[in-house]
Amino acid sequence: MIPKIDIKDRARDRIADEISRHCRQVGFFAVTGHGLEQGLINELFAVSRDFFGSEQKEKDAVSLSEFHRGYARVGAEKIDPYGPEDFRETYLMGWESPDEEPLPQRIPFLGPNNWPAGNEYFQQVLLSYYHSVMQVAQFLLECFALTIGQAADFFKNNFKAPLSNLVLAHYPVLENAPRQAMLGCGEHTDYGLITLLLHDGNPGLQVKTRQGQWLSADASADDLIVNVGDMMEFISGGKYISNPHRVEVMRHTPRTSIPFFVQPDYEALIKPVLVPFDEAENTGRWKPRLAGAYLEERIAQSFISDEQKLILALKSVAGPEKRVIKNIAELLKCLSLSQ
Ligand SMILES: O=C(O)CCC(=O)C(=O)O
Ligand SMILES: [Fe+2]
Repeated sequence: MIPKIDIKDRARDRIADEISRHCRQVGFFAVTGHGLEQGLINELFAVSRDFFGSEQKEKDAVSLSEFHRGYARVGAEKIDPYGPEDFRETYLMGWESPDEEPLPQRIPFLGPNNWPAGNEYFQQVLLSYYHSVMQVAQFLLECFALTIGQAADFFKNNFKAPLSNLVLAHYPVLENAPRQAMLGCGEHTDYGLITLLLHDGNPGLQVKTRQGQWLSADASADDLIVNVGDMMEFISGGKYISNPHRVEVMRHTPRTSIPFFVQPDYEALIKPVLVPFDEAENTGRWKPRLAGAYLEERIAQSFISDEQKLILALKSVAGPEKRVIKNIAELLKCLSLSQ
């Protein structure tokens, strides 16, 4: 079980104390009293069920767009680039610029959502939840800001055209899967600041501790599961942990979860505000980076082909064999392009 934090009608600094205490050990906690309307949550699960229950060709009609929005089939993603394909299907949407305010320049990931045709209600429910959960996220970010010695509005300016995503994730049943080989979602850390996850109450989410043990992250379906992502770990100088986590493959009952990945503007500069423990690491590991560029790198890794992975691995080898390896890499590239 993960720790629980009640946020209903409580002062930010009290909540901040609890976050600070828990997230040093395990960067996962359950939030009660989040104030999200139960009716809206029920509708969100209902439209997800309908969407994933629709014909494969209807879902494929909204396959991931150039803006990385839309549907990904079972097996399309390997969230752990070196693990098996994830046994889940997903639908992803994000922030849209209001019509009257076009984006000044082309920014990766920002563009129109990829909505299923003729389903206004699906859009309405997802947009309405996106805006509600964003409010809860902003409140939690205010608490997090206090815990790292910053003003409550520390993160606020970096949410003008945010890369935050809402994902519907459906884990179908796979009765006879070889136990080790398959996962609903492979081992990974989340890329952003924090993640706020709704789930239907079916267990499966597991969290890896600093000591390398796997804990079950079960929480009541009424609670939001919140976890620290890589950007928050980085900003906190490693004070908070972005735990690796994974989801088991479903053997009896399908599972639906709805994560909201809180990710700032493309141009947000991610840099540690707390001095990392090991000063020596200040040079490499703690070098500031742009949020958007970091996301591009991580997302590309989860969707690259085996050939591309091999090319990257070969290219990373140094030494006298490098020339031969370079030729092999080029050859592999040609082969993968000609397929
Ligand atoms: O489905 C879940 O419970 C977690 C999914 C997850 O970790 C992710 O999509 O990043
Ligand atoms: Fe995750």
